[in-house]
Parts: sequence; structure tokens; C-alpha cells
Amino acid sequence: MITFQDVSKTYAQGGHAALSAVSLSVAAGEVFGVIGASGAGKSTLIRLINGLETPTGGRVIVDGDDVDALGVEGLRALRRRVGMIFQHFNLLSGKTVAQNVAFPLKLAGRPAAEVKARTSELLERVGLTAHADKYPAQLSGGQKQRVGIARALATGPKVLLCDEATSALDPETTEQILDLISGLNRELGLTIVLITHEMDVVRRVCDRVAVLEAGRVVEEGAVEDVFLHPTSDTARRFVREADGEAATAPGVGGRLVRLTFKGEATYKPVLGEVARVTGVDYSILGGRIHRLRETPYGQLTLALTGGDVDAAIKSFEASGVRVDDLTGEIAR
Ligand SMILES: Nc1ncnc2c1ncn2[C@@H]1O[C@H](COP(=O)(O)OP(=O)(O)OP(=O)(O)O)[C@@H](O)[C@H]1O
Repeated sequence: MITFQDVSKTYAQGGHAALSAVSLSVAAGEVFGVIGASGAGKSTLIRLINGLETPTGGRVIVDGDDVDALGVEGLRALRRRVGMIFQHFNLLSGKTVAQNVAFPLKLAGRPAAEVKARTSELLERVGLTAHADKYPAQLSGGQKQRVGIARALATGPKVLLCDEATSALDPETTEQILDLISGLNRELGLTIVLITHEMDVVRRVCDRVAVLEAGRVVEEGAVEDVFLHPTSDTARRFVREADGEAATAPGVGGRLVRLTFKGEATYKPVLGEVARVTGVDYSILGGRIHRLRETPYGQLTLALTGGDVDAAIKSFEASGVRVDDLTGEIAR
């Protein structure tokens, strides 16, 4: 659905490259996350998808079109197929909720009866029917983002771009908006690209993720792989931030390992069994049970001492538990 081929972008006033040699592709129907720190190039990347920015090198292909080669009319048509929502909602403050949602339909020259019917259908979908005649200033942040979503869906897009869409919201509202976005993906088959600086957002809704650092993709893959076994320092940092996992374990000896339990292994009494058989002791340094979209998983960070540590690691692995040796990593 979306392909970046060796894309670079240097702003005229910028000097250094905001994006360098970015190649990635987003399949139809998936939720693709782009995570990076401030200034990594996330906004630039997402704005290239609907032609709000143009690349200085490479090509961005969306739904079969080379975005940079589209004329004014072609771009307008593309933007009807690619909706966008924003961190600060970007609503028209002088228009009501219903008028905000109707706006793109009116711009597209749709007949009045269709505009009315479609607007009420969209307001119903995002749960704002009762607020149709209010103005944005009378709404909560979450309600404003719902208006943004309804407006983005007005022209029946295939793709929804989410530019830090939950960054201005509290955790509970964030969860509701992410649920709404997930539902749109499931029920309408919308392809979704979201940019964020929070790994938790990626964990909750994305199928795949690219990690951006200083304009380059430093890691990309299934969320499960990147989240459970990050390979780049940047991804590790984001995962740790999301977990609050200890980055150091001062004064603890032994072999530091992270166990990942998934699927059946999650419910086996593996820890005690392995300790008994191999004679190792363990101190628990950190732990969490979470979900990756719908899949539960558990991770435990342990210091293993005494007994036969190598045999213990083999036994964990034989029980379907993944073991990562953190002895080198944890000091980083
Ligand atoms: N219009 C612009 N003109 C000049 N430089 C820009 C412009 N927009 C972005 N940049 C620069 O490009 C780089 C990437 O910026 P971008 O906004 O894409 O990053 P980001 O990851 O979205 O950051 P943030 O999370 O802070 O929004 C930064 O160095 C930024 O200063």
C-alpha cells in the first residue's frame, strides 16, 4: 500500500538530512508504527505519505501513485484516499462538530443530502452523536480527537495517518482512542500508519514497527520481535522506558538473564522445576506481564547463582522459554 524507496529529505533551511535512505513498505490492512525520539524525522516521514512534504531523493509510492509526480488534482484525490489525524486535533474552532466532519465532504462537492447522512453515520461511529452541535472548545481532548477521526474518515480513505494522535491525551483517553483506531483497522480494513515516541502505543495497536534515529531506520520488524527482543540501542531504550525495567542491577552477582514466556510456556511452573533439577538459585530483578495486541506474554529478569547455570538455561529453552543473556547488555 505504501512504499518508501531510498527516501531522503533535507529541508532548505535545515542543513542536515531529516531523513536519509529510508526504505520500508506498509502492507494493505496493517497497522504500522514509526517510533523515534524528538527530531528523529517521524513527522517528516508521515507527511511525505500524503504529499505535505516532498522528498529530496527517492520515491514514495502510495496506493500505486508516485506521490511526488502527482499534480494538484492528483494530490487532492490522494488526500481523499489518505486521511490524517493530528496531535493537536487541528479542528476548525468556528465550526460545530458536525460542520467539522462535513467539511471535507463539502470540499469534495458531495450533494447536501449525502453530506448530512454521512456526517451522522460518522458521528455515530465515533460516539459523538449527542455532541453534533457543540463547538470544539466545549469538548474534552478525547472528544476532539474523535471529531478529528470522523473528519479523517469522511471521504472513505483506505489509509489513516496518525501524527502523535494520543500524545496530548491522558492514559485512559489514550486507551479509548487507540481502541477506536484498532477497531477501524479491523472493521474497515484501514491501513494505518502512526508515529509516536511511546513504545506502549506501538505495543497496543501496531503489527509492525520501524525505529527511527536521526533520520535513519535502525530497526524494523514485527512488534512482537522488536518489543521482546530489540536489537538496536534505540529500540532497547524505548522498550525499557515502556517497562520501567531496571537498566542496571548494582551489587547483584551471577548470570543476568531475561526469560520471555509466551503462549503455553506462560502457564507452566517452569521456574521452580528448573531450580529444583539444576540446583540454581534466582533473584528476581524485574518482571512484567503484558499484552502485545491480543497476545499475553511475561518477562522476568533474573540473576542466576549456584548450581548448574548452563543446564538451567538449557532447561528453560527446552520448556519453550526464550532466554536472553543480559550480562553485557544491562550495564549499557
Ligand atoms: N520545515 C522545516 N524546516 C527545516 N527543518 C525542519 C522542518 N521540519 C523539520 N525539520 C527538521 O528535520 C528534523 C526532523 O524533524 P521531524 O519534525 O520530522 O522529527 P520528529 O521525529 O517528528 O520530531 P518531533 O517528535 O519533535 O516532532 C529535525 O532536525 C527538524 O528540526
